Amino acid sequence: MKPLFNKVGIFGIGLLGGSVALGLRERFLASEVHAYDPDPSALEDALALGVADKVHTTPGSWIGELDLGVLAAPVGVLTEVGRQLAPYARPDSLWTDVGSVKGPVVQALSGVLPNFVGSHPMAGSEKAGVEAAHAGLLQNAVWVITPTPETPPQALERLRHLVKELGAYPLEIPPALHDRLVARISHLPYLLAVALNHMVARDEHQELLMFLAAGGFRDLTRVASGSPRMSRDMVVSNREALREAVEELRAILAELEELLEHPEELLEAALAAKRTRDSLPIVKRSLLPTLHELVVQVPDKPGQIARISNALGDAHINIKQFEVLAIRDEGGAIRMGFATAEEREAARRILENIGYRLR
Ligand SMILES: NC(=O)c1ccc[n+]([C@@H]2O[C@H](COP(=O)([O-])OP(=O)(O)OC[C@H]3O[C@@H](n4cnc5c(N)ncnc54)[C@H](O)[C@@H]3O)[C@@H](O)[C@H]2O)c1
Ligand SMILES: O=C(O)C(=O)C[C@]1(C(=O)O)C=C[C@@H](O)C=C1
Repeated sequence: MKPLFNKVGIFGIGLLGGSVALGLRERFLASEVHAYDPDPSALEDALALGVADKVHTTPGSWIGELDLGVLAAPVGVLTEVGRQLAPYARPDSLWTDVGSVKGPVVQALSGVLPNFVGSHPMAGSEKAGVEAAHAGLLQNAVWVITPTPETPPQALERLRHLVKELGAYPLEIPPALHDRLVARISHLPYLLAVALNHMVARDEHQELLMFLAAGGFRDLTRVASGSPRMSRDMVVSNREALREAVEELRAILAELEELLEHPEELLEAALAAKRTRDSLPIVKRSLLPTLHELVVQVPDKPGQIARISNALGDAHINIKQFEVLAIRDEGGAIRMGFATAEEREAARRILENIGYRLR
């Protein structure tokens, strides 16, 4: 069968660019993937890892052969990169970007690159570079597409189709609204993660604090481990919307501070927050079908994962999701998801019979 695109170019072959490239390859959506990056080591890695077929450090006539171009460089250079490539691009080629901020990029590149439609996969990680890329990153992710009234309808349709073929869910939102929303759901959390780390680093008991950091601090600050350059560009490019979000948060923090003197009201606020947080479990966010979950307590001994999976495998029970929740000296916990409640109950009986405690 003919792939969706013949030659595809990825401009910036890092975490996101590499993941798009791998998705295109694993799903046979492109016959040839070209990678462009100013960093020769990223290109070497892309070739060695089988992420790209051909690599380039300079734009040139090869761009005219592309059916699809994906800009995946840090937001701060996306506009400049797009403008450099535009003179080479074929008029019937499709162009998009995966940048975390849409307003300025969409405004600068619409009508400059042919058939340009901005987009932003709501998936990522705290790792940077092509070596961390994997096609699964984009699977089941919500992938925002930000058309404007000027967007060519055919280009929009082609991008929607590509996103679905990559295993993600297209969601159309105007660029400015996208930026307002991600300021709250992604950029402010990043800034907070940075702030919390600074607070620890500036404390006279920094070393002691680091020892005390349990799940709470670690979960809340994970994104601070990501690429500082990528994230800096992201928050700076969306600074207007982000400033508004910071103001809102300041006001909320001040309200919560007041409530420290009113424990009953604080409990109400905590309950409301719990309801909000509990209504976004991973399964809903990724739009996967609901799974039936079981949490198994496991001792910290070798062979536990094999013992559990063998016992369930022998009974032909399929584990749809498997997550190690915590590892401590006294043991840990593993969360598993099953397709049906019947399978979960069967798994529960089997694991209880071989001595595990379950939740
Ligand atoms: N990391 C995430 O969680 C995430 C999620 C969604 C979208 N994004 C967006 O994806 C884009 C890439 O982020 P990433 O996480 O893959 O970063 P990354 O650091 O892993 O990769 C960026 C790549 O772009 C290259 N690059 C730098 N300047 C360039 C230029 N002028 N031309 C071409 N390439 C250039 C770098 O050498 C690097 O290989 C950003 O726009 C970011 O906002 C990131
Ligand atoms: O680290 C992750 O898990 C992410 O999904 C990263 C994350 C986010 O804040 O949610 C970061 C920036 C993006 O543009 C999109 C996603």
